[in-house]
Formats: sequence, structure tokens, C-alpha cells
Amino acid sequence: MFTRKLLTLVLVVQPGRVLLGMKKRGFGAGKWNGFGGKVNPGESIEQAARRELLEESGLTTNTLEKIGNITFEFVGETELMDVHIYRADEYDGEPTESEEMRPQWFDIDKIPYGKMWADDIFWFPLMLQKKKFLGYFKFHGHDVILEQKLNEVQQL
Ligand SMILES: CNc1nc2c(ncn2C)c(=O)[nH]1
Repeated sequence: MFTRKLLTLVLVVQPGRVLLGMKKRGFGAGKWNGFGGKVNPGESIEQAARRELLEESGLTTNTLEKIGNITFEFVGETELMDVHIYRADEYDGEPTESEEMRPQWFDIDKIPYGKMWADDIFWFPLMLQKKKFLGYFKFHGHDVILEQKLNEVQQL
């Protein structure tokens, strides 16, 4: 009944700040977000995460750490989003605007949760504490969370 769509999400974190991108078009346009997207046939999820980070932000990284996996269900849709979340604590390059994203650094205490996906406020604190987590969020439309599960795990 449900199919799964693999997606990646990368958060670049530096002491006291995190890099987000303003999504300029497509799914989630108008929201601040991590960098990521689809997994192409023949590439690993991690390779896809690296590719999307470079395409959307201009950055590369040697340290991509798997920190979470969240499944999103949207009421009325039969395709679940299976989002694999990574944290990068160092990077090379300069944040560069792309057609998809406008990157900007945010102080940790000024993360614009009101202009992000509604689930982020729940799992960002775990991500920032380098905790690993599994989650499930059921959305009605793009802004209302009907159900949610979020558990810290020791390994992914
Ligand atoms: C639906 N919630 C959600 N979706 C995302 C996110 N990042 C990329 N996508 C597609 C996110 O943080 N939450």
C-alpha cells in the first residue's frame, strides 16, 4: 500500500552555528532547510547526500555522519518519504547560492524554526547534541503534524 521514496538531508554544523538553505523552488520552497534530495539509481545514499550537498551549497565534506532516519507520511498520499539525515562537522568550499538553495549560517539559538518544516524543532536538538534518532511524522498538508514518533537510538 505504501511505497518509499529515499531522500537525503545534510546539516553542516560549526561551533555555535548551523548552515541552512532557503529552498527557492520545488518541494518545501520558502522554507529554511538542510541540503539534500533524491537518491539516483546506482548511487549509495551517502553518495547521494554528498552530491546534493555539493549541488545545493557548493560544499564538500570528509565527515558525513549518519545521525537520523525519519519517515514522513502525508495524508492521502501512498508514497512515504524515507529521509536519511547526516551531520557534517567540517566542510571545504564556500557556501554558494544555487538555483535550488540560498545558504545562510544561523546561530544555534536563532534557528528559524517558524520558517522550517514543522518537524525540525523536534529533532534538531537531538542532531545538535550528536544524538542518533529514528522518527515518524504524519503530516496533513505541509504544516500540520497529526502524529509523531521520535526515539533516540544508540546506532543506526
Ligand atoms: C516533511 N518534513 C520534512 N521534510 C523535509 C525536511 N527536509 C527536507 N524535506 C523534504 C524536513 O526537515 N522535514
